[in-house]
Parts: sequence; C-alpha cells; structure tokens
Amino acid sequence: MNLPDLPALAEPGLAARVQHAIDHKTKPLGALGRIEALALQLALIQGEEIPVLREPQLVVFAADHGLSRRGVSAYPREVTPQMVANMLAGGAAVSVLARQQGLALTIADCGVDALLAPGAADLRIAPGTADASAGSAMTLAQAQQALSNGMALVERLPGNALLLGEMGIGNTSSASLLMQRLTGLPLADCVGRGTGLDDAGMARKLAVLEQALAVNAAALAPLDIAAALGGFEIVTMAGSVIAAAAHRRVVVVDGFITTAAVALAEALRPGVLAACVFGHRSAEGPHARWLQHLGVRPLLDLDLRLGEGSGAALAWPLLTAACALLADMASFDSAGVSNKD
Ligand SMILES: Cc1cc2ncn([C@H]3O[C@H](COP(=O)(O)O)[C@@H](O)[C@H]3O)c2cc1C
Ligand SMILES: O=C(O)c1cccnc1
Repeated sequence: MNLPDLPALAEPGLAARVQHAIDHKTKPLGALGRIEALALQLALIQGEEIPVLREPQLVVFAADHGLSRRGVSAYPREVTPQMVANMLAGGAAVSVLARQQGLALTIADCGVDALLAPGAADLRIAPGTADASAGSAMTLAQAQQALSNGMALVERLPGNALLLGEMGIGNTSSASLLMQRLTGLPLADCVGRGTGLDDAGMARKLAVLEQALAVNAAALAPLDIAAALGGFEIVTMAGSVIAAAAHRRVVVVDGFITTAAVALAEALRPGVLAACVFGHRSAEGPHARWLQHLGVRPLLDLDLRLGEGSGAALAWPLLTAACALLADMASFDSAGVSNKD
C-alpha cells in the first residue's frame, strides 16, 4: 500500500518567528491562551508565518456496519441511510451547522446499505461491513480500497481545511474496537453508550465486542487492524486524513469516531497528528481517555455526543479567529503601545 510522505512541519526558524510575532501583539504576554497555540499550529501546518484558511470542506463519511445487527446500538441500522437522506436534504444538525459556518458539505457513501437519496459522493465499497464479531469486518483489499478512496477524495476537493464527520449506526462499536487494539487499554475503558444504550445494552455491547477482539486476535499490524475492526467510513476517513496531512491541509477532528480514524491514520503514517486540530471532547465515555493517550487537547467541551462533524463545525470559528488575530492584530511597535520592560 503506497501512502504519501508527510511534509516536515518543524521548518527551522518558522516556529520561533511566529511565536515572536504572537508575543509582540498588543496584549499581555500569553493572554490569548490556547488561541495562541492554535495560531502557531496552523502556521506550522501550512508552513506560513500568516496562515490563511480557504474553502473549508466538511465531509461526512457514511457506512453501515455488520455489528449493527448484533444489538450494539440503541437505534436500528435503517437510520444510517435515513440520516444520509436527511443530511442531503439539509435537515440534519451537520447540514445546519455547515450552512451557518460557510462550510462546503460532502456526504461520502463509503458503504451504506440501501441508500435512499441521490447526491452522495460514491466511495462505496460494499453494502456495509461483515459482522466483526464473527470474523474480519472487511478484506485486506477492501481496507486498501477504502484508504485509496479517502486519499482520492481529498485530491478532488478544493481548499486547505478538512473537517471530519461520520454517520453509521454501530460505528461507536468499531471505534471502541480500534481504540482497544491501538492503545492496549482494557476493553471496558474503551466502550461507551453511543446513541444512548441502557445498562443491559451496554452489557450486550461489551460481550459482542469481546467476541470481536477474540476472533480477530491475529490482527496486530495497522492495516490488518483496519480491515478486521474498521468500518468503511472510518478507514476511508483515515485515508483522507493521511492525504490532507500530506498536502499541508488542516484536519479538524470531531468526536470519538473521527478520533478512531485519526488514530488509525497515525498508526499507518506516523506524524499525521501534527496536522490535526481536535474540535471537542465528546461525552462518549472513553473519548477523554483516548485524547489523553494521543497527547492532545480538544478545543471545546460541550457534552456533545452526536458525531456527524457537529463538534468540528462548532470549533471552526476558533480556527478562523486564530488566523485573523495573527494576521490583523497590531504589534506594540506598530501601534505605539508600551511593552513591559
Ligand atoms: C438519528 C441519529 C442521528 C445521528 N447522527 C449521528 N449519529 C451518531 O450515532 C451513531 C453511532 O452510535 P451507535 O454506535 O450507538 O450506533 C453514528 O451514526 C453517529 O454518527 C446519529 C444517530 C442517530 C440515531
Ligand atoms: O463522539 C462521537 O463521535 C459520537 C458519540 C456518540 C454517538 N455518535 C458519535
């Protein structure tokens, strides 16, 4: 599998020059807090002293999951194509937020069973994965195809920012399996309530996921893990993350499931994390732990547990604000304001 090389983000001198510019803006040193760190990160991703965000693209990667027939979600499998239709018709949370924030919205069909409406980008591999509790969710060839589909999608999209979203009933299960295999944490620490399972549902989900890990025990290398435990939308998204990082595009991560795609991308191509801004901490139980494990801090903490890209869209104005402040704030010198001694 040919994955692109990543650019070196630690260009000598650039970080120091940008930090110097930030430190000489008209404010007490460090007073814009994490927005300053965000501005610096955006500058390093783009390799520019003054980063500019152009034509942001929010992509909802959608697919069905074999596991969704095993009672691991509070909602039925049919919701996936129904919500894709709702997204295309403009009525989903992500549709509203994308419109409101001026984000171009693409719905990518990576393998939805019985798609109801035209208008989705066709990255379809099969009508849903196989049941991961009974064997591999997909073949190695399908995983490779998903990665190349995701990379090709980024090549076709304009702009320099990719916001991640997803739709797929059962996909918190796939994300939990990936978290367990990629981090080595106990399964119980990797599983949450998804769309709102009650205690009995949680016990069922845990038992099914135990089975999935056991039957896929031999999958230990990143690509094997992707095939065994992934969903078509998650692996396709991982391909898009790798291509975006290779092209110095900013990646805005949403919740638990998009974090799974990023963690998988990082396992396949170490270094992509540097291109990722984590939009929010999801209320999905294990998300905080995974973010900690990856050593990243999300921008927002709003108790969201929706997915779709909603948290990435809500975080977006902070990125544009960071760029505007770096570009337009006066310095102590230019404004004639006295700096501290
Ligand atoms: C109406 C509806 C809209 C959604 N939008 C996103 N999700 C979210 O819930 C699903 C994951 O949770 P689980 O693993 O428990 O199925 C994904 O489709 C995710 O995007 C939704 C779920 C529902 C029911
Ligand atoms: O954090 C997420 O991405 C999430 C959580 C619950 C359900 N769907 C998505």
